[in-house]
Amino acid sequence: MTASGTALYLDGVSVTFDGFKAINELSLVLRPGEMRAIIGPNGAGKTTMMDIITGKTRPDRGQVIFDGEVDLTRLDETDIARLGIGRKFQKPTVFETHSVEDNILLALAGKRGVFATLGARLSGDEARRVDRILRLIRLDGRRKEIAGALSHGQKQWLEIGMLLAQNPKVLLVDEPAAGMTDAETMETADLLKEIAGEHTVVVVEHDMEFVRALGVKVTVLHEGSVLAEGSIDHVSADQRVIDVYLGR
Ligand SMILES: Nc1ncnc2c1ncn2[C@@H]1O[C@H](COP(=O)(O)OP(=O)(O)OP(=O)(O)O)[C@@H](O)[C@H]1O
Repeated sequence: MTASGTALYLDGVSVTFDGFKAINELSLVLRPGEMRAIIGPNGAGKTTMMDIITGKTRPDRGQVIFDGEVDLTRLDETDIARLGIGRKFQKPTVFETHSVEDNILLALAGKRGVFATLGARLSGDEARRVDRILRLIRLDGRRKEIAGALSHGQKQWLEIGMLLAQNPKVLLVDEPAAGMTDAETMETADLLKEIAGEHTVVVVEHDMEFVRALGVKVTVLHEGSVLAEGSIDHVSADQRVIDVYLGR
């Protein structure tokens, strides 16, 4: 297998912290537009894997290739973000005192700068993009309200919308369903399914109902390596996965 034609390609990646192998010969390949769910027990290396992809942590060895050809291990976090790898952390960070719509506009701003953006006239294309994002994140009807008034789940959606405004090729999403109501959780699965295809999506999650609702290939990490990979039914039936994770 080569990196050619892949969105993300990790091969033989290892990283050691103070003699402890947090990531151990990890290999992971995503096709463009694919969505992948990553599960595994606490300490399995899920966060460290995302830190490696985004350039926060440098691996000791192994290949990390983006878009079939870009060696991410040579780039820093800013370069990697600029290339089109967006990350959503667990806790939502939106501009609470700004409107929902302005949050999207601020994220869209990019090079134009924040002050030039609010109150500036949008081009037809930009306005259509904002509308599309607001509909996608289920906040079209609340666009004029301040973000601080949204529920926790809606803030998570808004932050996903802010990432989308930057049009990343790859989106890394850390435990989006944590703290959400059951209805919000299922809505989030639908939302991410709508995003995949146009974007490559990696979702780290502990909520198995949510992972099932995503209906995508699942990678189970354990002690820094891939323990199992396949459909949710396939990995759920794997005795090793039950022993280290699901059965606990
Ligand atoms: N900067 C660091 N220095 C030392 N050890 C670290 C560092 N970052 C992570 N680790 C260790 O590496 C291992 C993998 O941690 P990581 O956070 O990637 O796991 P995780 O799968 O994301 O777990 P969780 O589900 O709890 O978020 C853990 O044992 C952790 O303590």
